[in-house]
Amino acid sequence: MAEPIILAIPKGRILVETLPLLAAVGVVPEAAFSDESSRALRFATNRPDIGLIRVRAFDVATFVAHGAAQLGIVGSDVLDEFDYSELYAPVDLNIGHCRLSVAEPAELAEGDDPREWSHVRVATKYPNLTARHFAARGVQAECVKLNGAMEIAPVLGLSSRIVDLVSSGSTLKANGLVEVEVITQVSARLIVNRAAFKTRAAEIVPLVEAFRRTVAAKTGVRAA
Ligand SMILES: Nc1ncnc2c1ncn2[C@@H]1O[C@H](COP(=O)(O)OP(=O)(O)OP(=O)(O)O)[C@@H](O)[C@H]1O
Ligand SMILES: O=P(O)(O)OC[C@H]1O[C@H](OP(=O)(O)OP(=O)(O)O)[C@H](O)[C@@H]1O
Repeated sequence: MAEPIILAIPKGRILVETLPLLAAVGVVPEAAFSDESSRALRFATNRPDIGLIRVRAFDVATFVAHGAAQLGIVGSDVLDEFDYSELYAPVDLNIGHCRLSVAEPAELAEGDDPREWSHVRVATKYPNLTARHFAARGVQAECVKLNGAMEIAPVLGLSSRIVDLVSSGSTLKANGLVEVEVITQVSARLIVNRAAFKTRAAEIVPLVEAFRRTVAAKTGVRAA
């Protein structure tokens, strides 16, 4: 039998929303997959032709772009940050909804107008996306790369502004920050390695179609 198709799934928030989606597609992981304390990284499923790996959100795109996994589930924030030409993102999974925004301390926001900035220093996990966004309107962005806890940067003087994901807004609020500009809306996507999509089409196309149908059924939209 051919090697199983590997589907890369991110740890963290998207994992919780991914499990029901996978079940609806007919892929049921072995029990250890949902056990956060399990140290395993690779998991079998009820389908002998499909295996799963559980990796960090940013690494899902890297594994799939390099063909180490054939498919993956990842936020559009990660896709926009890396802009990998090897990735095809055929299905918006309608999970992991949030937005990427610029935020700053509430006191600074009073009387501040982002449209008047010519230079901005931000702490962010998304330096490429941020620089591109500001460059498009002639603003020079100086990015300090962090991997988490961006919201603490302004109060400690690392940068007065941040670019980070916002959903309920409670993390910003808890740290005295307010959203001053939305850069982009985010949702999770099914991604496919372009080369694998051609060489293993017989296995991958039905899976992509199963995801497409499942999402369409959940959202009440007819599959195209
Ligand atoms: N507040 C949120 N609401 C909805 N979706 C989110 C939210 N925060 C992040 N996401 C989505 O989930 C993905 C993973 O985010 P998460 O915060 O779980 O990763 P992380 O913990 O920062 O990653 P890492 O594994 O590198 O530590 C993001 O890329 C984004 O698409
Ligand atoms: O607007 P909210 O609903 O408060 O969500 C926003 C938070 O969610 C994400 O972090 P997450 O909690 O996933 O953990 P992380 O800091 O480890 O990335 C993001 O980085 C924000 O900190």
